[in-house]
Amino acid sequence: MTGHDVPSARVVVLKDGEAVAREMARWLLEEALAKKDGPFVIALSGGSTPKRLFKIMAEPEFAKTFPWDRTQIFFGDDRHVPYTHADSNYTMTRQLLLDHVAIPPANVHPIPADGTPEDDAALYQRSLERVYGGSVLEPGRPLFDVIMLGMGPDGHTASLFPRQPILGEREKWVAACTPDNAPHDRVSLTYPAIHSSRHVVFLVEGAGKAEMLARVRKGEDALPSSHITSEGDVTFLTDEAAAGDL
Ligand SMILES: O=C1O[C@H](COP(=O)(O)O)[C@@H](O)[C@H](O)[C@H]1O
Repeated sequence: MTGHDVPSARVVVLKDGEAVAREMARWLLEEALAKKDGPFVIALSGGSTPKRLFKIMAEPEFAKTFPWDRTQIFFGDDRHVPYTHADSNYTMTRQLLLDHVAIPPANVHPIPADGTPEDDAALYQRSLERVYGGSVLEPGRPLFDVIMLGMGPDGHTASLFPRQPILGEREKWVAACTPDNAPHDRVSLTYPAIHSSRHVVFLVEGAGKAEMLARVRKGEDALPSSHITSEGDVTFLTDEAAAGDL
């Protein structure tokens, strides 16, 4: 197996999915409250794993403490489907979290889905540039405070799928991707945009992800999750079942 180590990443193992979600919510609140200079800029992941976290963040006790008014919410990726589609990551997030908290609508940035995936990726980059205040990523001035990521059964993360041209993108912050083994065209943050972050946190749960997590931790080259880096730190927040093969 070819690969490289991921020396800067750390792994935090908690008992189960509930503990993972509670710890992520607690830590996000701590980070958001600690951010004093400028907005707290976060990219959320989609799929099934973050659902429990979003429900916790929508609980009244949590929601009233979180500084929503100075939080800017982006999405790490989305399926290029209308917002009415059941597979839209944005719609899932709105239904479980955003509809239940006092976040100003202008602070929520769904990935557009009306045009071609390429045009919508370019539009999304413009939204990021507006919040960043520039179109060139400067080392030492990260685009995101926190990027949440998931990990798919094929080692994809965000919508960086194995074998796809998006993996070679070094200029654009956002690009389109057509996975060969998963539904829908996608629009996703690219490696350079993800790197421009203070913290990257993978949420990985369940025995079904144990083997893939172990392969990613060994740095298996063909797996997009193996290549995630950050200007700051990369953490795998995982339950005992997913950590089983580490
Ligand atoms: O398709 C996607 O998959 C990954 C992993 O999803 P999960 O259901 O295994 O949690 C997710 O992180 C990504 O946002 C989503 O678009």
